[in-house]
Amino acid sequence: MSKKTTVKTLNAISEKGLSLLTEDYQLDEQADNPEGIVLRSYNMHDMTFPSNLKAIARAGAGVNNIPLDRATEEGIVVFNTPGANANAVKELVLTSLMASSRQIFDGIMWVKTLADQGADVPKLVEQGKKQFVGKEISGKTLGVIGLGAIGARVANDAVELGMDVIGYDPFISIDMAWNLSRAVQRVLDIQEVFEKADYITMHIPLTDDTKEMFNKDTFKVMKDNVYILNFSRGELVHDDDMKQALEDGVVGKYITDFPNAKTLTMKHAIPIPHLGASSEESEENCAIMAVRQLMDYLETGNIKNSVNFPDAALPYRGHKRLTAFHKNIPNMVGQITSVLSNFNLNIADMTNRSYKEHAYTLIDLEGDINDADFMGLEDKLMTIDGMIMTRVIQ
Ligand SMILES: NC(=O)C1=CN([C@@H]2O[C@H](COP(=O)(O)OP(=O)(O)OC[C@H]3O[C@@H](n4cnc5c(N)ncnc54)[C@H](O)[C@@H]3O)[C@@H](O)[C@H]2O)C=CC1
Ligand SMILES: O=C(O)C(=O)COP(=O)(O)O
Repeated sequence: MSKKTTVKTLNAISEKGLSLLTEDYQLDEQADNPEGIVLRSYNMHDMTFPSNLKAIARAGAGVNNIPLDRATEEGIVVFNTPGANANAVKELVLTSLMASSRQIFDGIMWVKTLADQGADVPKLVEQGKKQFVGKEISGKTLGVIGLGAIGARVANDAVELGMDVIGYDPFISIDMAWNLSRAVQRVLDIQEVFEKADYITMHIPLTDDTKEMFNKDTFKVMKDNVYILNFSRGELVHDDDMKQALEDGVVGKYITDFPNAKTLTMKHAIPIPHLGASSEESEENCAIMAVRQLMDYLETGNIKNSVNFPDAALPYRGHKRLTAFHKNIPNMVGQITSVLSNFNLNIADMTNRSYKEHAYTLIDLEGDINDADFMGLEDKLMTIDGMIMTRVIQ
């Protein structure tokens, strides 16, 4: 790379990750036209993508804060960091599960109200503690919805804590299925989770399909006094229905990592200020993974852990490389190679991978090639019907 590549951050990103950027990069929080963006939960939906932007790296799991369709249409790769914050979230889920079950949060709030009682505090504590008799989780049923990086860890550890665990995930990956404890009972119908669980924890992405999947119809099926843990996204729950279910005692407690004006005033809601991924270790893991993936793409065109492009890689041997992102339709590769042969360029290696309606082609070009050999190449490739983005890496 001759000129420095600009990377902009939209949230505070761990220095452990940012320090991986070499001298070929400049980190500029004020940059108007960066090639790469690294962010956490910053909402990008109202943002116009800068014209130079090639890649967005989400240091974390959820990508509902990024307009994925628009990024795809503009040929911008979006990465996330699968699993990098899963242990942090799992630990907070289990902490909250046990602490809420033992009425710890309510107990702490109450005991603080005794601050002006002087020498009577110990006596008042002993008298008042009967209000906060909790339940042990051992022997109870935990329903886990979504058995991905977080859900599978929660399920496995809950088994170790003596819980009966039922899990629901119709799209579970083979890796996650292998990692799941055999004691976790997988069910094919989510209703079974709703009917049987004493505690339900959700670990699924927010999508059009999952939005408000916790609502009055689903609460109706649940056991009375069920505890619901939401460390995924606030919009998975219909707030007004939750408020009613808490008031009616259908839901005993709602532990949410995504408070809003409504949840903050709900009786028996336990709001946590989105701390699931906020551990030093998780912030470092996510930042390191995000920055590595971003640099690899900007420098070599190789893609790992994208949520809108296919994974694709060719070992980078210093050849001049062409990358192309295009519609996944017949004869794209044929048309690309035909343009290359018109430019007298010979292919050393190539790969073409598809993901849904799009495909990505990486081509290494053979021989001693000058900049002049590329003149007009990208413009010509962009005239191919269905071509979205091309890039020459030299
Ligand atoms: N509170 C926090 O700070 C954090 C929150 N999250 C949230 O948790 C979610 C899950 O994170 P990971 O486990 O890392 O993601 P993941 O991608 O490893 O797992 C998600 C799982 O949900 C499953 N799934 C999708 N739709 C489903 C449905 N309708 N019913 C049941 N299962 C379904 C998928 O098959 C997948 O196995 C993220 O999308 C994000 O919204 C993630 C990290 C931190
Ligand atoms: O990774 C996720 O999906 C999270 O919700 C974590 O968000 P954060 O990086 O803590 O703003």
